[in-house]
Amino acid sequence: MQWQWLKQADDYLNSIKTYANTVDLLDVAEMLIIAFLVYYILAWMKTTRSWRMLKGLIVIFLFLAIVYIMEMTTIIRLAQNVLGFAVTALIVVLQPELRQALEQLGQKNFLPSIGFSDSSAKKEDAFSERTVNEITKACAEMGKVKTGALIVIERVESLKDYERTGIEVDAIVSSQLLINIFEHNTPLHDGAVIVRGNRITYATCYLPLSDNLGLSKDLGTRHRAGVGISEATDSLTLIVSEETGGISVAHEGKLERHLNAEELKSKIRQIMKMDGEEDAKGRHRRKGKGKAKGEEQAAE
Ligand SMILES: Nc1ncnc2c1ncn2[C@@H]1O[C@H](COP(=O)(O)OP(=O)(O)OP(=O)(O)O)[C@@H](O)[C@H]1O
Repeated sequence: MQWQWLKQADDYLNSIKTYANTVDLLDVAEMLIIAFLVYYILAWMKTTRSWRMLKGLIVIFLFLAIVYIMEMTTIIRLAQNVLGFAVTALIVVLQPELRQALEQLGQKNFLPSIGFSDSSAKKEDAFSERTVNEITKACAEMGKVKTGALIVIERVESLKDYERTGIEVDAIVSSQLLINIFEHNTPLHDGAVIVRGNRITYATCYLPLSDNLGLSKDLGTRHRAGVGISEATDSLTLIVSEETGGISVAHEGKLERHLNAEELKSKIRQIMKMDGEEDAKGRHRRKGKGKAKGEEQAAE
C-alpha cells in the first residue's frame, strides 16, 4: 500500500519534471501577462462598486458549490438556465464601470491609476492629520456663520465619475480655501467638493440623490445628495446645513447629525482609519520622550 502511494507521488513528480522541461520563454511571458491582467482587473475592481458585486458573486458561487456537492439537481438545473441571462445582466449593470476602464486604458497615465505609482509621491498626497484638522476647522467655521457645504472624501472606491460633473480645482486642502469655495454667491459654491488624499480635486460636483424614505422630512437636497453618494460609494461625506449650521456625516448610507468639532474630527479619523496611525505616532513620541528622560536621568 505504502509502495503504491510512493509510486504515485513519483509518477506525479516525473510528470511535473516533463512539463517543466517543455516550458519555454513564451510560456513564462504568457504567465506574466495573465498575472498582470488578473492583478489589473482586481485593482480596478477594488476602486469601483464591482468589488462589492464580486463579493456577492463569491457568496453565490459558494452556495452553488455546496448545492453541487450535495447533488441538488433541481437547483443545479435552474442555475444552469439562469447563467446565460446572469452574464448579460452583469455586463449591463457594470456598463459604466466597463466604459470607464476602457477609457482609462486609452489614457497615458493608466499605470498610476492601478497602483503602479511612485510610492513617495503617494505618501505625500495621502490623507493626513493636517487635512483632518483643516476640514474640521472649515466645517466648524462654516457652521458658525451658517454657510452650507458638501464635502465628499474619497476612500477606496473612485469618485472620478462624479468629478466629471464639476470644475477642476486641484489644490491642497486648507480651511480658508474650503470656506472660500462655499461662500454664498461665488461661482464654485453650488454642489459638492471632492477631496482625494490631501487635495481638493473638484468643486460644484453633482451627486446622486438618496431615495431613502427614512430620512427626516426637514432635510433637503444637500443632505439627500450627501447620503446618496454614501450609498453609491464607500466615501465619507460631510454636510454643513445652511439653515441650522449643523454638521452631519454620511457614510454607508447612514446620516449622523448634530456633531460638534471634536466629534467630527474623531468620526473622520475613525472612518478614514487613522486611529492606528495616530496611536503608532503617539507611541513613537512617548518612546522618544521616555528615552530622552532616561538619558537625562542617566546624565544626572
Ligand atoms: N444632487 C446634488 N449634488 C450636489 N449638491 C447638491 C445636490 N442637490 C443639492 N445640492 C446642494 O444643496 C443646495 C440646496 O440645499 P437645500 O437647501 O435644498 O438642502 P438642505 O439639505 O435643506 O440643506 P440646508 O440645511 O443647508 O438648507 C444646492 O444649492 C446645492 O449646492
